[in-house]
Amino acid sequence: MTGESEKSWILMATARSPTNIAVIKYWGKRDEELILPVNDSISVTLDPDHLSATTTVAVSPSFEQDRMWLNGKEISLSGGRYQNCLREIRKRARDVEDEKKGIRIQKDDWNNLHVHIASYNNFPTAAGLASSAAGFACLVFALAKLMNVKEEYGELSSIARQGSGSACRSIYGGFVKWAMGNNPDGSDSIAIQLAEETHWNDLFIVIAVVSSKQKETSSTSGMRESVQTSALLKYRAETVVPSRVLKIEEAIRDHDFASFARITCADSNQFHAICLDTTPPIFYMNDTSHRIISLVERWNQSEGTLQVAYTFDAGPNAVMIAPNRQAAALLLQRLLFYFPPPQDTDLTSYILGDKSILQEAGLQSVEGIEALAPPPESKDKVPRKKFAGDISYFICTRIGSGPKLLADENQALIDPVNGLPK
Ligand SMILES: Nc1ncnc2c1ncn2[C@@H]1O[C@H](COP(=O)(O)OP(=O)(O)OP(=O)(O)O)[C@@H](O)[C@H]1O
Ligand SMILES: C[C@@](O)(CCOP(=O)(O)OP(=O)(O)O)CC(=O)O
Repeated sequence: MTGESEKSWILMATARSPTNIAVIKYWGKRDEELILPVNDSISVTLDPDHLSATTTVAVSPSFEQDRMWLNGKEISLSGGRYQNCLREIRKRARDVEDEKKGIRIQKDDWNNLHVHIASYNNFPTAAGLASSAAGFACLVFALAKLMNVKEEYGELSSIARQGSGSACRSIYGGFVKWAMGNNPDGSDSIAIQLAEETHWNDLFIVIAVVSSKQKETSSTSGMRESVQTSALLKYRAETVVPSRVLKIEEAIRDHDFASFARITCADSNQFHAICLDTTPPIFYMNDTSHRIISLVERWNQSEGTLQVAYTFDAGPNAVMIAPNRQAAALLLQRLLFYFPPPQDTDLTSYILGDKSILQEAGLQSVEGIEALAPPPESKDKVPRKKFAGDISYFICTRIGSGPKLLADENQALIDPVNGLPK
């Protein structure tokens, strides 16, 4: 190992990785340590501009131990998941040379060098929006770049998987399948890209953030309890998911929105049915989530064809997928009719992400929302009650690309001089 003045150099890499939302859910492990699932799952990667983790990893001979800061606060790296990812990446580290900085690190040096990691999520952490997915994918991707790891993306996905199962799918953009695999060592439990984000460009996504508080039952412990107690989980994994996976892959390939939406809604509902079938039962959705499902179902039924799909992870937030911007605009009109912004909230802090959809929905102001007519399908069926304040905010987004290296050093989260978070 060499550097200009032995102790002073710092080498860094910064990456940004998206989160993803499963349309066929992963719920249940067959191996807790290696994080091997009981069924295949399929997800769409979300636009990193709106939902992503940014992570800087730095190495220096002056660092005395591995350290990490998440959203500005130091967190412990002693947990098995962080340790597994660090160990697997270090094993694959190779020689690194930065001619400009005069730094040369040899393969074996990596075992004696420590890293500093700083990460920031541009959306709520541990609120059912898959922060762990973006976070571990980003950590593995950034470390792989720093340590000049040459492995295929499939192998990187299997390392990210050991941080958090759903993270393996965030290694790719677009439509992604996590093949459960059969090997006891997990070597074939990897993510595969089904199609790039450009394949089905029209899809538009609206996320209703119902609560950004931390949830009571983590995905990890929730799925452990389901594996131990739910007979429905076993039936779903063995009988339902294999045929659903084939059908939704076909729907994605053929841009068949009706089939895609039907399977997505059914799979989300079955996942939450498993949570109810768990002893003691787990409730991730709340009254607001149920109201959103009813709103979408009523609309879909009145039109006779599926207008939008909904899916809920381990939390109350709704992720709705529309076939195009026009349908998304009609969806927003409906959502904002029932869930207007609380008083004194301006529209720009209530609708985040791609706000341009508001124009298409004819909603440029809070007055515009107040003037909205009730959706035609609501007539006489439900009381026209409104639920201002039940949704914290909406995120309007699209399907997005996979992890990227940020070459601009100004985007680094670690100070290049003292090696600490900026
Ligand atoms: N940017 C990040 N980098 C590294 N680790 C992260 C990052 N963000 C979150 N994590 C890890 O993920 C944990 C949160 O995971 P958890 O599964 O509880 O919530 P979630 O991923 O937001 O929700 P869910 O997976 O149920 O949709 C954090 O406590 C932290 O350990
Ligand atoms: C409901 C889900 O979001 C569950 C995600 O679980 P995690 O990947 O967070 O669980 P661990 O592997 O224990 O870290 C469904 C999904 O993303 O497929």
